Amino acid sequence: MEQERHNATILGGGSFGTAMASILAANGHRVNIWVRDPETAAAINLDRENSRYLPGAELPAGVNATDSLEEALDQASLVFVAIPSKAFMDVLRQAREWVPAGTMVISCTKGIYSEGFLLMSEVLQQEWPHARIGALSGPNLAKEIVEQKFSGTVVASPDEELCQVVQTALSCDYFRVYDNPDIYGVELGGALKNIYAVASGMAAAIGVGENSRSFMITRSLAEMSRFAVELGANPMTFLGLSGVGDLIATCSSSLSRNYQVGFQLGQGKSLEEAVESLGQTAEGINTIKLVADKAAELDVYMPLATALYQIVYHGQPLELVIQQLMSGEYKHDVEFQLAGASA
Ligand SMILES: NC(=O)C1=CN([C@@H]2O[C@H](COP(=O)(O)OP(=O)(O)OC[C@H]3O[C@@H](n4cnc5c(N)ncnc54)[C@H](O)[C@@H]3O)[C@@H](O)[C@H]2O)C=CC1
Ligand SMILES: O=C(CO)COP(=O)(O)O
Repeated sequence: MEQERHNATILGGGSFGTAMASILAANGHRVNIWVRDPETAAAINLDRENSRYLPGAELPAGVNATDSLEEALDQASLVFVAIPSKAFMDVLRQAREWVPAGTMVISCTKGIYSEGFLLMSEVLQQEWPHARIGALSGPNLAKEIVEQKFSGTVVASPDEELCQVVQTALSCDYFRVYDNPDIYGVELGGALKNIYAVASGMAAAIGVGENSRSFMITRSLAEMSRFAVELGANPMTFLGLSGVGDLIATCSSSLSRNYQVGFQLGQGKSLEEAVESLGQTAEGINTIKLVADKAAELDVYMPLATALYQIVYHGQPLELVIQQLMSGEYKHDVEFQLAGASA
């Protein structure tokens, strides 16, 4: 069966928007990528490359960059939003008039909106209630995607048809797309793992061992799931690509910007220095604060996120925090048991 050819729009011309544009165009779809400034749009069209965010990755012919939202969204049947969470709502408001009812819109953003602790699909619901909404998340470091290193991702939505459309549009011989109806759990996994990627980068900077890293990743998963259950997500979702999959990728890779910021903090740089020298989005920095506050409000035990908050925002010494974490009260290894399994 011949694949439907979409007019796909990507809002956001950073690393991830560019990576998505690259796959979609290579799959034969027409792709408009929206960026804020005309110079960047012109440079992408002329050089066939996004030299600031993904230098060296040649963009397929079907990608057109524009700074006009009207042009970007003209005839769009599939819209991907890859705007950092801080600017997400603002861009949706600017673009709203060019998004017809029933358009399929997929958030790729892994962050939390501070007012009301909203995930991006909830911001979409609020701003574009006339759209069909999904989210995409998984172990998807943009640089590896454009290098065509094989990977998988998850499209999440209770809208089964939307999931199928995205699976067909994005899948290729190096990228597999799985579905999950638990949109909230999938998005929460993507947002929360950024916190632990910062912690992992910090731990790497002070030279911890491989045992230590596995220990941290596993306990991170425990507290992510605990928090998610409290917010109504399915803990099983955290066993999938958007949970443990993305957690492993970002906590293990120096390609992760959250890991890079953590590494610099671990080397003794200030938060301002670390964020400035990165020059790209590290959602985890904001998410640490939002989640630490929410965990305190809901009384959810999240020792790692809380410890990181103390280090990053209150200048607590890393060594002291590790000492406190290692001498906390004894806990169970696995908290969730399957119904019917013996305890
Ligand atoms: N880079 C990656 O490997 C992945 C990133 N993501 C997520 O995608 C989202 C976007 O991240 P990246 O593309 O990596 O960021 P980036 O730092 O590479 O680029 C950010 C882009 O957003 C634009 N932008 C920033 N503020 C804006 C505003 N007010 N209005 C319009 N455009 C604005 C910038 O000009 C830039 O094009 C984040 O939530 C991130 O967690 C998800 C999967 C992988
Ligand atoms: O989410 C990502 C990979 O799945 C990208 O992580 P960073 O935002 O830390 O680079």
